[in-house]
Amino acid sequence: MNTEKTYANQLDQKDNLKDFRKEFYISNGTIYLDGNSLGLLSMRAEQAVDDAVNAWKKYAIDGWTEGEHPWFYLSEKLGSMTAPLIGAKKDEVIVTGSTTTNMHQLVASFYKPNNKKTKILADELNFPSDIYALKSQLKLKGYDPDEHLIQVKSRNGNTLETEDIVKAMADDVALIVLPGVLYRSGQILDMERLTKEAHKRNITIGFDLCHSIGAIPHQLSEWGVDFAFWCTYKHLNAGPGSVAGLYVNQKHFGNEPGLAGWFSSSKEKQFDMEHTLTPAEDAGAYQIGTPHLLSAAPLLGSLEIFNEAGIKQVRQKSLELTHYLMELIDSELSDYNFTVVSPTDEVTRGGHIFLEHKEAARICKALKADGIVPDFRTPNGIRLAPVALYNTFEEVWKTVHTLKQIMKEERYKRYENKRGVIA
Ligand SMILES: Cc1ncc(COP(=O)(O)O)c(C=O)c1O
Ligand SMILES: Nc1ccccc1C(=O)C[C@H](N)C(=O)O
Repeated sequence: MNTEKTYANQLDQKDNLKDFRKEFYISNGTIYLDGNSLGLLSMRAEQAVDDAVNAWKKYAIDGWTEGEHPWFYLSEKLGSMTAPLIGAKKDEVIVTGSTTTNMHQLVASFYKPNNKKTKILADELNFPSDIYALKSQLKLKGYDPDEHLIQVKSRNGNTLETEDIVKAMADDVALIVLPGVLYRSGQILDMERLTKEAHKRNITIGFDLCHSIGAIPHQLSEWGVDFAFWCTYKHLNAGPGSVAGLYVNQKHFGNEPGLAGWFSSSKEKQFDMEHTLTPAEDAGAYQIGTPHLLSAAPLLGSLEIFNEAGIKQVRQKSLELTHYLMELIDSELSDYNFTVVSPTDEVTRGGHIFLEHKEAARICKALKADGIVPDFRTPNGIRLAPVALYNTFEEVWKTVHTLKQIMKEERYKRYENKRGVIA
């Protein structure tokens, strides 16, 4: 491979998404590779927040129905703008809640244990919040999580085998919840095949798309996935605590949500103030209360960027960035005991790379001191996400070369090999 910096510069010149980088706030002298934890602020997202504040200033209560983006319809509007990113119909998507609360809502709605089927199938590599939520939902229904939550094991500690998941789809499984992309290794699960296999066995299936939305294309409607949920602060760049999203396949429309509130109502009926809920006829039924407008507003700007860039082009560049990163790691860092545990193929490699090293915590600190922002995941992982909309090939080149210097000069030894509060 060509390891010269000039090669990175050539790749940047050919990059047809390169103009989007100018729209993001990138701190001087830093290389930000943590967009899979918190994406960067764009000028359009910032403008959308300003506009939302101004609408409040100008319209007060009338902002619900007036102005450019009336608040009463904003969750639905943002849902339709999100739909192309996940291959869903517009009314199958709603922007609401947070990842974990949406998951609670969907499990409360779709987990319907009966005499024969009582178990929930998940995996042992998922993000803790999902597992906590599943255990608490089981307890609410009177089941012991130790018996009723099945977590598919990983053979190597980093990835999952489709066959192992399919094998675990036993007759007593009522519901399956899995990540679309694993938060550590970045492996993409075969959502299409898993959905097909689950449905053959009469099992409902949903996916956590936190690490896949905005990084890879999806075809949820075509695959027949029952439900999905995600956050918007990672690849979607909507800011810390931004409002999340959920998808419900249209075949489930017309059902009552497990956790109801007045924003579950059909829009026409909501202000009739009846004590009998008439749920919305679409994914809107899975909303609960008043939307967090100021935390939803940035999505207006950031989704506009995605709709201009196109998720296929984003994926293409992301694959090129991660490929380049892995090749450089291979050729430049072979003396330093790093292991790339992310899949290397284009079918199952997501938007970030997970590097293991026994000194990972302090290597991350040394990188940060040099202006490079990765994140550390305990006990020994360095996550690197070169993001298509704002990272460059030159930044990838500089990252690997800085890492090489840090290892060669043993500069990581200046730090304690212990994580900070978050990373
Ligand atoms: C896969 C996954 N699920 C759930 C969460 C938790 O989401 P939230 O804290 O937004 O509810 C995260 C990240 O925080 C995540 O990466
Ligand atoms: N929501 C957060 C709040 C604070 C700090 C990090 C997060 C993350 O999102 C972490 C991410 N889910 C991860 O895959 O590690």
